[in-house]
Amino acid sequence: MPLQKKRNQVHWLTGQFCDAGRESMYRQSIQENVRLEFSRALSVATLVFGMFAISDYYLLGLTSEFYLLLSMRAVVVSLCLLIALIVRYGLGHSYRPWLHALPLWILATGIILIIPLRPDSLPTQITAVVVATMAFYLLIPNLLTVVVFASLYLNIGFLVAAVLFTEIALITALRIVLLLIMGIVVGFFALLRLEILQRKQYALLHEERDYNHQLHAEIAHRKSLEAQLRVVAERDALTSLNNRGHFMKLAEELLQRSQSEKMPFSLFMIDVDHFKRINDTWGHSHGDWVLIKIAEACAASLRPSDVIGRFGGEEFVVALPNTNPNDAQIIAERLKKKVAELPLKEEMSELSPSVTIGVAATNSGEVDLDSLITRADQMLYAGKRGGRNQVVVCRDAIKEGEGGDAYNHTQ
Ligand SMILES: Nc1nc2c(ncn2[C@@H]2O[C@H](COP(=O)(O)OP(=O)(O)OP(=O)(O)O)[C@@H](O)[C@H]2O)c(=O)[nH]1
Repeated sequence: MPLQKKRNQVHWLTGQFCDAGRESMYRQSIQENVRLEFSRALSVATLVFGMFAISDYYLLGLTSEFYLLLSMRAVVVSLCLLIALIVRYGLGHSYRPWLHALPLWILATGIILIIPLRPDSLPTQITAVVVATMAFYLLIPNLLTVVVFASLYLNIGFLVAAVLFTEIALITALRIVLLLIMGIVVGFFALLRLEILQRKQYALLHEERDYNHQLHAEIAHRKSLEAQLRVVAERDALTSLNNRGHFMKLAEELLQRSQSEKMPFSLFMIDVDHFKRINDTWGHSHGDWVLIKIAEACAASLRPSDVIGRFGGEEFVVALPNTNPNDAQIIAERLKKKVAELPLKEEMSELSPSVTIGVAATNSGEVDLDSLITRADQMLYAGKRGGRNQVVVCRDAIKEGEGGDAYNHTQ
């Protein structure tokens, strides 16, 4: 049997979960209701018991038997109402079965005591015992064991009192026994069925809740997988910058927006100078570290609206929307300076890292991204040929912005 099913199994005779942990969880979940319903049912039953003092008065008048009965009823009513109040307001969060059992035993004792005090009321008392038994079972919820013992005490005690204090024939006694058994059996099975049904409903609710939890966990897991996949698909594994494919997608969108808004747009191609030497001198892991640091420095000196990506090897690319060639040149200079000032590892103290940056820009003309990249690349290689560690801005862009030479070199 699967574990879940075993945990939700209900005992056919007690109406409780076979699993003690499950039963205790269930009891905790209904505790507040049980307290409320129990104290209500007890208060009503007690008041009904007290009201029978009126019938005592009509039958006995103001006799000593009446006063005795009245005192007994008063004691039973006061005790039961007090316990009803304690159950309702004074139990804290703990469940005490004896406190629920006590008033039932007090009420039962009160009913039993009527027989020696008013033996002539036997026929009425038989009905009262059957009604009280049914009320115990039907009005006191979720306390089957407590009710079983209290009802047995009431019925057996009543029978003993009837035999001792009234002169009933054997056959009458037998009829009374059958009637009492009927009351107990009907009440017991009604409450048993109710308890089993309530627990099955509780188990179903929990199964559904567990299933929902699993579903939520599954959704969260899938979402995190999706996010991981997106990172793998969009990010460069070494530098965490956008990879080439994702950069192209983002830059294309930015370029189109700039063109539709008639705003300038600039693009950098950045290449680390003599990077092969770094690898050859300090090894590839140090080379990787330098690449990461350069990527971080570049990303940190850009605006949030700019997009940077790793184009390949030791080459980076930046798209700068709403940026004219003059501003692009200033930004590129700043970036180059940042790289030159990079704090390095102790063993790399002789290294002075530098980058060459090729800049291409368009003011609002219909230029596609590939040709902008080609132009920026040409500027980059012009810079490399010109001695590296410099910014080279495409002449056309300068012309659009402010006019100038074929290339605008800065070192
Ligand atoms: N450590 C490391 N090295 C890389 C990575 N990608 C490319 N490289 C190396 O970068 C070097 C690039 O060398 P070159 O293309 O000759 O360029 P360079 O040495 O930087 O010289 P210039 O660009 O002309 O200044 C090659 O040795 C590549 O192996 C990487 O992810 N990590």
